[in-house]
Amino acid sequence: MTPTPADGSAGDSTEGPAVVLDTIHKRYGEKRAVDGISLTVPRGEFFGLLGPNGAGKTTLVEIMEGLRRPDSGSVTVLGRHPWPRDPELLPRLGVQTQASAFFVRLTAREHLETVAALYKADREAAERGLAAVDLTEQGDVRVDDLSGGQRQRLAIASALVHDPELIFLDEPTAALDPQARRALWQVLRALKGAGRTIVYTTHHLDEAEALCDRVAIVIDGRIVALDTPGKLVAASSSLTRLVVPADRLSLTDARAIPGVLRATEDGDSIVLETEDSGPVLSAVDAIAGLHGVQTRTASLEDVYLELTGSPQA
Ligand SMILES: Nc1ncnc2c1ncn2[C@@H]1O[C@H](COP(=O)(O)OP(=O)(O)OP(=O)(O)O)[C@@H](O)[C@H]1O
Repeated sequence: MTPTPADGSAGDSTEGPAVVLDTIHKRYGEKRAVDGISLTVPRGEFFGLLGPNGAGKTTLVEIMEGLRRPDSGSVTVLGRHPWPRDPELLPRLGVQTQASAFFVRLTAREHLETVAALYKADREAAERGLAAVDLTEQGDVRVDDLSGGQRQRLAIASALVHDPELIFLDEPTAALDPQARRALWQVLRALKGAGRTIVYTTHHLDEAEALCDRVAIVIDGRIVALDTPGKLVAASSSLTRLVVPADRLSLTDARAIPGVLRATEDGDSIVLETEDSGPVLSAVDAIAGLHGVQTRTASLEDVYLELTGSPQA
């Protein structure tokens, strides 16, 4: 075993990967929340953690943040050990959780200035933070009076105000409307462009596909897939899905078409899966016409649903 230097560092803390997890286990009673996860996140990566409710994502992130101690395994974050709490490491991390704390009696601006002061960042940092999440206009509104989505954006600004190297975001777009969600994507892309490392938990598969360099899909405390979204999609299947209005094609007729591997009902549509879309499209055309027929290739959502066994949306 390599001895740990007296200052808590695990070696050079300005180079090397942002996060290294080696065979992490964490149980709550009989529940194995994290069951032997190993993972390396290089610096500058936008890394996504996906998985169903209760898969162990939050526990894993809390272990990286130094909020929880694993039962076994080793954790290195920016070259240091996050547990026990490391005062040198904390200012280098930005943490937004689903239950971020606020100074509720303050205005949004005062809240951010207070957070900035705690981190010894300047007042301008607070103003920049407000602007980054499009809250400048709400700067004088009390935190108490902000909408849920505005408060969520303030939580994100609070996590970024001290310009951290490594940022943990736990479902940051959960309460945002589509416009605010897209606006936040721009903020996140800019952070990545500035060389920050981001560990991102989300249930939005489109978001993971659009933002993340790599994603890990976690189920029951284990990583079941880890790669770039593109490679996960490419490796998963060469299936094309044809979506045909159900009033024009019956399930029986769909299943009888040569080349159709699977046909299922989905609301007002029949979904045909095939590896050879040309002849199947011709057959659909002959039976039902092509009006209203849509073609869909696989997405990260399909990979996710295949792996998690969830019903097709
Ligand atoms: N403090 C705790 N005490 C007991 N069990 C816990 C505790 N925290 C989490 N668990 C359990 O551990 C498992 C993993 O939970 P965790 O919150 O890490 O999952 P998650 O993937 O983040 O879920 P979600 O997507 O719902 O946030 C779940 O079965 C959960 O009920």
